[in-house]
Amino acid sequence: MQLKDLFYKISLLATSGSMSTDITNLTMDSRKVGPGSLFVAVRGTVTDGHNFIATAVSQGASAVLCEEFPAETDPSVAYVRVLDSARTMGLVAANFYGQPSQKMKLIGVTGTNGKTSVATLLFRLFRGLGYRCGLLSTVQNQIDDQVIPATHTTPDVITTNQLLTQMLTHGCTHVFMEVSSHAVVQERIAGLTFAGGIFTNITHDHLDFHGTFDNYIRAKKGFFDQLPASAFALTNVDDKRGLVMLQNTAARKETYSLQTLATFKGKIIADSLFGLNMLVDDKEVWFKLIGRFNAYNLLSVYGTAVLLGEDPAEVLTLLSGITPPPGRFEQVVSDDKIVGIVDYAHTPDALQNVLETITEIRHDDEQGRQPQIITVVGCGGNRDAAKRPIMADIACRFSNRVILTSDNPRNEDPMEILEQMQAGVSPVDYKKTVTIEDRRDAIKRAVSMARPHDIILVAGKGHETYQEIKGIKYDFDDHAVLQEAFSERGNQ
Ligand SMILES: CC(=O)N[C@H]1[C@@H](OP(=O)(O)OP(=O)(O)OC[C@H]2O[C@@H](n3ccc(=O)[nH]c3=O)[C@H](O)[C@@H]2O)O[C@H](CO)[C@@H](O)[C@@H]1O[C@H](C)C(=O)N[C@@H](C)C(=O)N[C@H](CCC(=O)O)C(=O)O
Ligand SMILES: Nc1ncnc2c1ncn2[C@@H]1O[C@H](COP(=O)(O)OP(=O)(O)OP(=O)(O)O)[C@@H](O)[C@H]1O
Ligand SMILES: N[C@H](CCC[C@H](N)C(=O)O)C(=O)O
Ligand SMILES: [Mg+2]
Repeated sequence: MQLKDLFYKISLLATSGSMSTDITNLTMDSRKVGPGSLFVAVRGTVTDGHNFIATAVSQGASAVLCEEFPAETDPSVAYVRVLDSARTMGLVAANFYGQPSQKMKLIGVTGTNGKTSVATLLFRLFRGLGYRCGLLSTVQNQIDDQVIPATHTTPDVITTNQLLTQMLTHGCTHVFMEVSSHAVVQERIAGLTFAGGIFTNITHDHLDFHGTFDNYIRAKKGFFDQLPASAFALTNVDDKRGLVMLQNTAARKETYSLQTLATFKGKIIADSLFGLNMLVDDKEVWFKLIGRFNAYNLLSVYGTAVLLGEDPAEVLTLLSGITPPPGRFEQVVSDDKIVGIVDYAHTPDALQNVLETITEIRHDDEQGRQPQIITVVGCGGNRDAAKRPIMADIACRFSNRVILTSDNPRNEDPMEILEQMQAGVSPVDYKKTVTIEDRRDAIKRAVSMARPHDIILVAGKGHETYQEIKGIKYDFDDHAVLQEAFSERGNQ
């Protein structure tokens, strides 16, 4: 494709060299440049892509998109200067790939918690309704049954356009994607045309990246500000910021709620270890998912399907049979009836929700003994440190025993992270906590502490199959380790 066609309807500040140059691929990484490449120089959090323009040119780049021309330009290379190269890259990528997002129904899900759950439930529901579907999520990307590993919650905009093109070729009519706040700020959704946007909730997370809670809210809202008038914006009005999200959107405003008047209204009748019994728009339904937070997820999925023109009764029938996504409130039960729950709760709000749910659904055993709640939890390294003491405190407040352990220490010292968590434990709770750096040992200790009917929550890693320590990802799977510990217990 010629360079000028890539910039169709995009405003430019200046150009140098031929706009008829043929472009065969796009990249923002100088290490992936070759002849025919348009190299996009993006300012990052660690370095500035503009520092790599010369390297890209020496590797054969045919053109460069940047915010500042380099002091020396190569006459055989075309240069294009714009105000914001990250944003422009999104628009260029959409042109390069032929606007795949406009040829399908692309639905974005944003919020602190619930994005993977909602996107995955929508993907499964719409496949059940008979459509070919795509999924872009933290756990994995999917084109119907074909699984493509995911590196981010929201991929970079070039990868997204590539994946959407593959989905289109496969015949996908509906694609569900997570929209992280990082992605909005870094323009990873620029140029995508959404048919709908969903807001789940907003609570404490990622303040390391956004600086303040207001900036974090603004980042999430940025997604709705970008929606076209043809789209719908579906928000959770029970969240304090639910309506804020829709303040400046051009999209059609729709709401869901468990507490107040809304386009889609739900009510929990019963919540147990076996599932949720709810009224959805006055129809009674049983779901296999557990917990109040899943009542919200189900309601947003139901609302989205109805807004996309599906039959409400058929949607509810299919949703009632759907099982949880991997690592979201997944249960493993030992032979002697200890209940293990593996859950991806890695934020204070998620941890509290999951523990509240466990507290609500636990029942005294046959001898009238109240089961203990034993929580194993850690906090990620090179991530928001402010949540560490808060999460330890929440774990203590809702559990009988707490084991503080590691969760992807990355490049930080695991013991320092644990000390920051310990700082949140109030003196009355000291006695119920132990700190065990090694996650496998921590899970095994929890199992050795448990008695039949006790509930062990292993929080934070969910579907993850690794423990990342100093740049190396070691095999680690909470579900498998829990199962291993249960069978060792059975053999004793
Ligand atoms: C903090 C963050 O979001 N970083 C993302 C960002 O990287 P960066 O800003 O550090 O980039 P940089 O290293 O400064 O480089 C700037 C530019 O120079 C280029 N470069 C760099 C070196 C070189 O030799 N040549 C070269 O061209 C880079 O390709 C880049 O374009 O842009 C990269 C390219 O898109 C991302 O891969 C990277 O994600 C990192 C790996 C990451 O861990 N991101 C996490 C925090 C993240 O995005 N998480 C959210 C989910 C959060 C949630 O809701 O839970 C997600 O959507 O996944
Ligand atoms: N609607 C919800 N409200 C609050 N907590 C939720 C909700 N849905 C799920 N959770 C909790 O949050 C955890 C993470 O859920 P999920 O993976 O769906 O969120 P996410 O927004 O995709 O997270 P990430 O930012 O890592 O992509 C779950 O394991 C569960 O504990
Ligand atoms: N999307 C989140 C996932 C955190 C999962 C947790 N296990 C951790 O490693 O901190 C992040 O990258 O911040
Ligand atoms: Mg996710």
